[in-house]
Amino acid sequence: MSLSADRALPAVGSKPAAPADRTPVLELSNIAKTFGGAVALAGVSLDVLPGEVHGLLGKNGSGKSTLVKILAGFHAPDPGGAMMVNGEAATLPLKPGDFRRLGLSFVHQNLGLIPSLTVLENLRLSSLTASGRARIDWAAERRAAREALSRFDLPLHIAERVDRLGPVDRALLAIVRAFEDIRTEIEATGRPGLILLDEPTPFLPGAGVEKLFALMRSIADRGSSVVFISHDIDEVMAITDRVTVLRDGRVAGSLVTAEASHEAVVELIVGRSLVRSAPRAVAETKARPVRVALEGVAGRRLQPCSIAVGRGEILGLTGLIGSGYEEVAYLAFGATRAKGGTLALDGGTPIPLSELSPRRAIDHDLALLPGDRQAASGVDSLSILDNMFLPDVDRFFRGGRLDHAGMRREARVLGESFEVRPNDPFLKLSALSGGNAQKVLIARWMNRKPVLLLLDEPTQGVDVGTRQQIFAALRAAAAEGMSVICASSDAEQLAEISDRVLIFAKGRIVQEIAGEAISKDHIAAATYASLDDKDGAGADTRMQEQMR
Ligand SMILES: Nc1ncnc2c1ncn2[C@@H]1O[C@H](COP(=O)(O)OP(=O)(O)OP(=O)(O)O)[C@@H](O)[C@H]1O
Repeated sequence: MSLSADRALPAVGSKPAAPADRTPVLELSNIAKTFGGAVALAGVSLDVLPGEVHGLLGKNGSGKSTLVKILAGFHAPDPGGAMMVNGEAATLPLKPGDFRRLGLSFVHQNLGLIPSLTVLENLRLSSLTASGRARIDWAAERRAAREALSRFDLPLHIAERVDRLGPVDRALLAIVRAFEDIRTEIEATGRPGLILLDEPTPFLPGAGVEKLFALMRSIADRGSSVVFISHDIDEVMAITDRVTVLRDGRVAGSLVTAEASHEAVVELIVGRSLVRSAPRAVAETKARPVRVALEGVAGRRLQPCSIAVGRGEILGLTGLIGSGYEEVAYLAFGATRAKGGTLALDGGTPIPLSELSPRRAIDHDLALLPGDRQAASGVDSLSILDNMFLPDVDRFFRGGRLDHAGMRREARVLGESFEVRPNDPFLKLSALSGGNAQKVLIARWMNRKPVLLLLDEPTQGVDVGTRQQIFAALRAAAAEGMSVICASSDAEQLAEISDRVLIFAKGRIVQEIAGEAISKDHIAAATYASLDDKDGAGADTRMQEQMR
């Protein structure tokens, strides 16, 4: 597992100065935060201009979330820092009443919507709770909610329950609500507001991201500002006016996006340049003996289909959300009950998937890394060590006693080889940044050297440098014979690691791309081509349905 460290970065730096006539919406000076001796932020200074979409980038653990949590009043910073909002000094930590007054609003990764409530209730919740009125004028509330949606041309029905909305509409709703929460203040004072979006885009399909960007641009066009945190460099290059990159709790540099190249931004994030690996040749992928055979596997949306994976092959699965590809890993592991189908390993007796459980799958040397890291994958309240060895703690029993020293040693070695930072086996998983927690969970499964590793969005929330480490580790394990099925909506990721990619539409496999024919553009084009009608009609409508 190695990154190409071709050259050290030149000192990049100084933040582009704000034009003298434009008071920044947000100005941070020397913001620092230490957790029990560990430095998360070492004095960060940055500014955000009115009407600007400002990207905040950085490796896993570089301090982005800590900075957002300080701005959101969740953490108190260390003494010595200062914050100005529209030229006015603000005292940190901010208190609940301060956010609206200052025109600050947040959309966190989980979006903060209440699924069991309607669009109307979610939109108006904070204004209703803030007003303290005894009676609610629902006609006025409905009017206000419709206005809020039509302000940004959002065709949502106000009576729809949020748990019935698709991921794109939920993200759009969360952003409109964030703007709505500060709109009255913006209009009353004439001062711009600021919305901070902490990675709202993972899992959203391409067309959904475009809608989100249109909404962000529309907020900026009204004079307010957006801070956008993302690991997707292409997205950041497409939507932001400037970017600030954090590295090791410091500002590594700020750039005007239009003047910066993709490579320059990557170098600023990682601190060195990255070399991408080339896809393997078709001949290499064709020669593999079949190791894993899924026959007639069927799920909720997935129609009966058969998938064979070669020894040492990395097979990518993709399509639009809802096309069925996202079910395969869970069906093959027995985590979701299959409607039919069998799994055979190394030409052995086929196992009916309807009888497979995760426990049996683990006994057969299968491993699954679910996409929902927080809910389904790791246990936040347990230590790194516990999370690493949860599935196979048995092997550390010696004469009826648990070999704690052996566990500790192995956890350290494993953490080192996956570059978990900080590499302290006794830290709780919750104390790690999102990307570092993901490394722990990938390390856990790869350490078992499974026959088949099933991955769902393995690098979601993982920085550009760590992605390369994970890809390299997967390739090295595949070279030793491990087979991999990787489901992802990220065409770039699939292009980098896959020997073959299967494209799904409406529950079926509609295309296979292999070897040198694999590219990000080819995968993306095939995904969207799958929507085309033979008669050319209805594609747009269905795309909209699938996107929601
Ligand atoms: N509550 C906490 N206790 C101890 N350390 C923490 C805590 N929160 C964050 N840290 C540490 O502070 C550093 C910065 O973490 P932070 O979550 O801000 O990074 P990040 O840039 O948001 O990363 P990611 O992209 O992975 O989400 C990390 O080393 C992390 O382990």
